[in-house]
Formats: sequence, C-alpha cells, structure tokens
Amino acid sequence: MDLNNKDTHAYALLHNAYVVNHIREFEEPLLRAGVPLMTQAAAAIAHVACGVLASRPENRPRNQRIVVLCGSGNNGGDGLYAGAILADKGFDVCAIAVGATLHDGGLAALLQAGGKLFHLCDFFDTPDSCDGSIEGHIVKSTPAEAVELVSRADVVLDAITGIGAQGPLRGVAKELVNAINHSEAWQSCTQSTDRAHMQCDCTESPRPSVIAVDAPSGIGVDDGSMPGDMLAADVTITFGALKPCLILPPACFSCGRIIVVDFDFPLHTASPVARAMDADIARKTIRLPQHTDSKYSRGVVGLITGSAQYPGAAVLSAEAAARSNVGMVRYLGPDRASNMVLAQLPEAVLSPGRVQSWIVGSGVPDTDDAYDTQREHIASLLKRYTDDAAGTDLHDVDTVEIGAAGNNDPERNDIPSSHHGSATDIPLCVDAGALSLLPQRVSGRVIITPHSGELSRLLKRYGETVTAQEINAEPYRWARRIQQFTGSTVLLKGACTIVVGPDTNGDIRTLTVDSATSWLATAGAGDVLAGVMGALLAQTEAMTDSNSSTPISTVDIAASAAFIHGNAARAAAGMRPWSLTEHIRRYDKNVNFQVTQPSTIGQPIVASELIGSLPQVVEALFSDSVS
Ligand SMILES: NC(=O)C1=CN([C@@H]2O[C@H](COP(=O)(O)OP(=O)(O)OC[C@H]3O[C@@H](n4cnc5c(N)ncnc54)[C@H](OP(=O)(O)O)[C@@H]3O)[C@@H](O)[C@H]2O)[C@@H](O)CC1
Ligand SMILES: [K+]
Repeated sequence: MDLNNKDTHAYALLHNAYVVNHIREFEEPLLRAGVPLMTQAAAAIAHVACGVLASRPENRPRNQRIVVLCGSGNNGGDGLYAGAILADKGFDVCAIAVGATLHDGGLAALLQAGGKLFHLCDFFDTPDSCDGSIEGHIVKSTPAEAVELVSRADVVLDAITGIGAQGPLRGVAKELVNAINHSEAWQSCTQSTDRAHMQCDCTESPRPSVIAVDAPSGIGVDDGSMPGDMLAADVTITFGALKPCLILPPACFSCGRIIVVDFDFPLHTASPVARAMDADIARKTIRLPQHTDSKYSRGVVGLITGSAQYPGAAVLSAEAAARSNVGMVRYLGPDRASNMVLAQLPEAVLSPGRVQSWIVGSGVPDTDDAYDTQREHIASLLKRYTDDAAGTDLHDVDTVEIGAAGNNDPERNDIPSSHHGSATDIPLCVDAGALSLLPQRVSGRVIITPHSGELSRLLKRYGETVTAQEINAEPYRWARRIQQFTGSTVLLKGACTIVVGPDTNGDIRTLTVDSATSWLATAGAGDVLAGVMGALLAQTEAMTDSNSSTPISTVDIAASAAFIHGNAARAAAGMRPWSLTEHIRRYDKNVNFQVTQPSTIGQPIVASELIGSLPQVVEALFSDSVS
C-alpha cells in the first residue's frame, strides 16, 4: 500500500468513511451493469466465517454451528447467501428471520443447501420459490427458542440491517437482540469495549463469535450513534468502503475488527465524512533535527498553563512539550508553578520571548470566582485571536505582562523572521480552564480541546443546551456543531478522539484517533496532551519556516498529538503500539481472522508516566512497527 499517496484507492479503502448516500451512488452503476455484488459479498462473508470458526478456542470441538440473523432487505440477502455457501461446505446453518419477508433468492439458496429457517413473525410470507421439497425446513419459532439457537451457535452472522437501517432497531429485531444481550451466554462473558482489550475472558463457555454484515445492526451508520439495542460484533465485514459508524465513537467500539471488501468503488469521486488517523499522518508532523539547527529553529513552545491552585499541570504540560521534539519550552506562570517546572525541567525558560506555538489553560481555573493571574494573561492573549484583532503582532508577548520575569531574551531574534505575522500566525491551543475565555469566533489555527463536560459548558454559550452524556452519545454531531460556531479546530477528547476543522483548502476535515487505551482516563492526561500539542504545533511551524515541506493542516497536527499521546499511554501501560492496519484490513483470501488478541491488557498508569514514553513513540513513528 502506498501510504505516501493519500489519493490512492488502497489508502482510501482503509481510512476513509463515506455516508450511505455516497455508498449508494458508488454501487448503483455496478448493479446496473449486472456486477453480482451480493454474490461477491456472500462469498467473502462465508470465507471470513470459516476463518473465525478456525480461530475459535479449541475447547469447542465442533465449531460448526452457524446462525444467521436476517432482516428482509439486501443485508439479510447477503447473510442468506453466505449461509448457503457455509451449508454447502457441511456446516450446520440456520437462519432466523426477524421480518415478515426475506430475500427470495437468498432464502431459496439457503434451503437448497440444506439450511433451515426459523421465523419469528406471525405473518411470515413464505416465498413462492420455496416449494414443498423443503417442507419442515421452515419453522415458526419463539424469541426464546431463537435465543437458545443463537446461544448454542459458534458463529452468528448479524444480517438484520445494513446501510438501509432507519433509526433504532424496532419490533421483533429489537426484541431478539435485546434478549440475546441478556442471555446467559452473553452475560457470562465480560468483554472490554476497549478494542485493544477485546477478548472474551470466559474460555470455558465462550459465547458465539459475532460477525456483523456490512455494519452491526441497530447503529447509526452515518453518525456513529447507538440509538438503541444492538449486537456488538467481534468482526465487521463491510462492502465497498468504510461506513462512518465503523470509525466514529461510540459505535466503533462495537464493531470489532473490520474487514473491507473492495468493490473498486471510485472512492476518489466523493469526500469522506471522516478518516481514520494513522502513523503516517503523525510522522509528517515530526521535524527531524538538522545539522544547521539551533534550539530556536527546532521550535519554541510557549505555555501559559498551571496555576497557584493546580501547579502540577504546569509541570506535566511543560515536560510533555519538552519531550516531544522541540528546541525550547517557555513557561509563563505564577511563582509556585514556575519553581516546580524548573525543579522538574531545568531546561525550561521562564522569561517571555518569541514562541512558535501557544498552549493555554491546562490547570487553570475555569471561572473568575477567585482572581487568577493566569486567566488574566490568557484573556489578554486570546483577545488578539478574535477576528477583529488580525494584524496584531503576537510575538511581543512581554507586552502582555506575563509572569514575573520581564527580561527580553537576547537570542529571541533567532526565531525565523517569517514570524512577525498577524494574530492568526501563531497557532494556539486553548485547553481546560481557558475554554471559558475563548472569543466567540476564531480562526482554524486555534485548537480547542474539550472533553464532553467542557464542551457542554462551551455549547451553552452558543445557545445549545446539551449534557455531557448527550455529547458522549453523539460526539461527532456536537464536535461539528462547536466547530461551526467557533471556526476553530476542535479536538473532542474521548476513548476515540474526534478532530474536526478546516484543512489547508478551508474544507472541513474530520479525523478519528483510536490509539488511546482506557488506562488513559486518569488525572493529568489532558495536560500531557496539551504539551505534546504545543510541541507539534511549534515544530510544524518551524518546518513551514524552512519551507521544507508542504503545509500540514491544523486538524492533522491536533490528531497527531492525540495519536502520539495515545501510543505513549499504551507504551507506559506495557501495551503494543496501536496499528490501524491490524485493526482495519482489506479482504483477501489470506486475511487473518483472529478474534482474540494475544496482546497484554496493559496495566494502570499515571499521567506523568506517559512523558517518559513520548521520545520512544516519536522514534517508533519512523520505524515500521507502527502504522
Ligand atoms: N453497498 C453495496 O455495494 C452492497 C450492499 N449490499 C448489501 O445491501 C445492504 C443494503 O440493503 P438494503 O438497501 O436493502 O437495506 P438493509 O440494510 O437490508 O435494510 C433494509 C431492511 O431493514 C429493515 N429496517 C430498517 N430499519 C430498521 C429498524 N430500525 N429496525 C428493524 N428493521 C429495520 C427494513 O424494514 P422495513 O422498513 O422495510 O420494514 C428493511 O427490511 C447493505 O448494507 C449490504 O449488506 C450487498 O448485497 C452488495 C453490495
Ligand atoms: K448487519
């Protein structure tokens, strides 16, 4: 795969997610030309099912019972044809119909191959094609019997709904999926939703492996929401292109490993709604040192972080920045925090001077209840980032009267001259307490890094009343909304982080970053992320100064910081680096279907441990071990 060319089909197939309307546009001419897409899809599903069966724990000696949950649309048709292929191979296959009808051809094929059908609907309409020869192979069943069948299966194909799903599962489909999730087989398996931990820890009585056909039924295909009951998958086999739900939270946590069947869709003709972040993008944000370098040319980060109340955030953000490949860190803050920074990082410079990026707000109180000098300084800096402040020289930060030290750094003029620019020239990241100081409207060069609670408060300022819980249920929707309100680049923190903002052409670009581990949900992790962000912003600025590369969008830089941060957490927790290609694969005959993962589950970490891992994560970006 040519990872250097973002336009290649192979790259788009594994990274770019397209909405249902685009998928329909892609498939339409192929179907019109008579390309047997359903047959191809079914063959791939059957092959994947065989692989999954072969990879299941050996304490299930038969490993041959397959249940297909079928809806009445083409998704059900895929499942039925796949069931027919598997029945032909000698597996014990039955389908469970949740609707009043089924795909005619698919059902006929299944029955002819020796499969059975159980239907749950009182008004099931047996197709004419199913004549008397298959009598006894179509059986009316109850939900309880269906759950029993499912529980005794080795593999379940979830073919209830695909891209034709409308809203949450309803009727019999909802009832069945709900009952399966509450069945003993499912309840006895505790499964982490962290993809890296994904393994069934009940080896004595493993539940069936679930293969979702195209997408797990019941999830919001276009927006990654989970509006109701759904069956979490171990593997999702998807057709033609990634769907947004496969990479957007929260749905992405219920999709398992993803296998994409290539139908040669002209992917380059449509804009993806979201893209999966990978090491290749992160690598481009690292400026390797050169023999002509000075500390200034490698990037200088300015931090207005920490406070008298939370001085630890100053240490974490400053050290994380210093360890993420920059020449210098300037820290500006109250005495207590400054002293702590200096004790931990004697290399830090505590005087004002020129910087190539600003990080503000980590560890700063978020209200003006008590007077705080940091808030005052940040407010004064942020004023220059409002639309009407364009043209202000931001390099003379000493005029902002930040910190106790007022001496000019004699070497400050070593910062490249291109940085005598306007207000939006120095990229800035607004974190934590500074979010409440954000001007109404800023440029895309301003990154905001809220978690859902902070985003809830921020949205209120723009007239939207939405709780953190509601944001967690639809993070993509709310990340886009705040991006539209503010104009900024938005990094919405979460187990899968979403980054939305303008690309270098001004078009909105969304990246999802899935490298984190749930061990990362710990105090101070956000301060470390802010430091990494500052370092990447400063060094990409330094790259632009030396004209050594094409411009990198702020979205990519923000996503890269989250990616590196996530992998640092994984390293600190003793886990392997996250790998996109391990998680999302193109279908071919040799694709690996392993459901359980031998990787360690990792161990608890504290935020300061991430910092020590940052240099090795940066180094690993340039080796082949991360992708
Ligand atoms: N893309 C490609 O190239 C290819 C696509 N292919 C496949 O076609 C699939 C799309 O098929 P599709 O258009 O027939 O829609 P599909 O997903 O079966 O859903 C419609 C059915 O679901 C039902 N239903 C809807 N919402 C529901 C709910 N909330 N709760 C319960 N039921 C609900 C709805 O019921 P109704 O509303 O009609 O009562 C109807 O019966 C696609 O995902 C892929 O698998 C492959 O064959 C080959 C190549
Ligand atoms: K499905």
